Amino acid sequence: YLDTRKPKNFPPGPRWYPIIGCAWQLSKLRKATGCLAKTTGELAAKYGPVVGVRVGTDRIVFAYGYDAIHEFTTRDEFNGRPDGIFYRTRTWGQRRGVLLTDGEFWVDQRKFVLRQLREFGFGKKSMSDMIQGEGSAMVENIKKKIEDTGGACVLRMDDLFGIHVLNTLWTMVSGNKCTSDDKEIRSLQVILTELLAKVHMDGALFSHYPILRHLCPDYSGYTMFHGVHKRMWRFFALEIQKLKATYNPYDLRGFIDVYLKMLHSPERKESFTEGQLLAICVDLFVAGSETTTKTLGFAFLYLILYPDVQRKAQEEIDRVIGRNRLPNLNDRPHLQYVECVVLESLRMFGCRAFIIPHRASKDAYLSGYLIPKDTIILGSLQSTLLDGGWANPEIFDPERYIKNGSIEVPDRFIPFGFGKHRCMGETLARANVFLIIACLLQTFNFTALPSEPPTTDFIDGVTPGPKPFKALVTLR
Ligand code: HEM
Repeated sequence: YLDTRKPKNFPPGPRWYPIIGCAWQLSKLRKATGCLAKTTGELAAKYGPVVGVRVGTDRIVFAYGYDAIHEFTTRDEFNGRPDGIFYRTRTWGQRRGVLLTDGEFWVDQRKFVLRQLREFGFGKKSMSDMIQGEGSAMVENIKKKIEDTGGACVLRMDDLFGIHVLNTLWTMVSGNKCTSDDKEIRSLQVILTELLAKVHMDGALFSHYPILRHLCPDYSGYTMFHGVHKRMWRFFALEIQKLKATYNPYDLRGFIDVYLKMLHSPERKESFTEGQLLAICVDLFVAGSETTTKTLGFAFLYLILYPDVQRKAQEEIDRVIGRNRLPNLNDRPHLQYVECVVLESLRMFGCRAFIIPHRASKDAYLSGYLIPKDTIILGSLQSTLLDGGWANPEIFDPERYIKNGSIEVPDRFIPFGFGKHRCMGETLARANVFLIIACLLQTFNFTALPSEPPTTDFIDGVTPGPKPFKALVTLR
């Protein structure tokens, strides 16, 4: 704690004070800028694309810009994931799951999960049908509300997508839908949203100062973090038990069944355990539901703020599909403009977010600076999705991707990261965002309420989201 000496050739950054490190300067900047993404932008403007800080016990390096992010996400010596109280509290004190593990354990588990998710839907017709089913359920629900209220209804848009996104994820994982009256999963979603707004990609107070979880568990964030995770373990453990009770090796319903089969297989590696299965379920829930839901939240926020974009997307849907059938994933290549709305929505979510923390697994050099073993590395996506060469980056402009009649995505468009830790749910996420936007725009107009115009201000956190906002929804 008292060692304030920077390692020689560590990246430049604010001064390190005893015990707190740079916490004071970072918190001041955060207050001034309002979020962690802009804070890293300010630091990069002052110190360069690789900035080194210390907060309590953690040495953290912020990578800003395509070159630095490309370098750390593609080199094996930076492909570790952080370890410590914060990360282990997620999985009952051990290192489990696929989101925040590394080494051979992670390689085996990642390979298995990706293969099986592909088997249970990714890129298949079943995935299109499943998401279309959710889109259709949303359309019917909203139509009913409009009917009940006599021609128009007001909806909380940031709240609209959660259960439907979760259903698509959970159907692949378990073979079952969460029913809309399943109170526990709904309340888990609510507390997860709260938690992800309270912690940040650089951790929480108790991760920088682990002793605080004993001294002031509430204030340091430990009680809430641990409590939410305990509820998630309980929920998913119960679901796994239910599936175990009806398990049939000749009729595998989803990812959990396949994993259970592997647990009985003679080829089972030591890292495959029931605890690990539980941790994977928690990881997929945490990584998959909030990210997609909030991307959809930003999509509709900007579609309301840019009515011309909304109208153009609707005209394309009318031209290509008409109004007599719902869109499906085969329509994607023909709905070029809607696909670009998806890209812009991913950019608007991503530019406020970070790549999941990496860790140097040994001493190594990044952009010429020494990154000692166990330093945490954070990549700010603001640096590639907002800064770094976009024309009018604050404007929601789907047409920026259309060049000579086809879609061209620049290299710096990396909302799913890249390298070996690249997002495992990209296919599902893109499909969800595309089909839900297409289904809703086919049937409804979304406009701002003059009394409560939405703003592009957002709630910062691990997965940034739009502030609560409403829309007036009418039938087209
Ligand atoms: C719009 C939605 C999504 C966005 C923007 C997104 C973005 C990302 C990013 C930036 C990473 C970090 C890559 C790195 O650390 O280098 C990541 C990792 C990950 N994502 Fe996603 N994600 C989304 C949806 C999903 C979904 C639906 C799932 C689950 C099916 C998922 C599962 C994961 C997992 C398990 C990892 C960790 C991969 C690893 O470390 O090997 N994500 N995602």
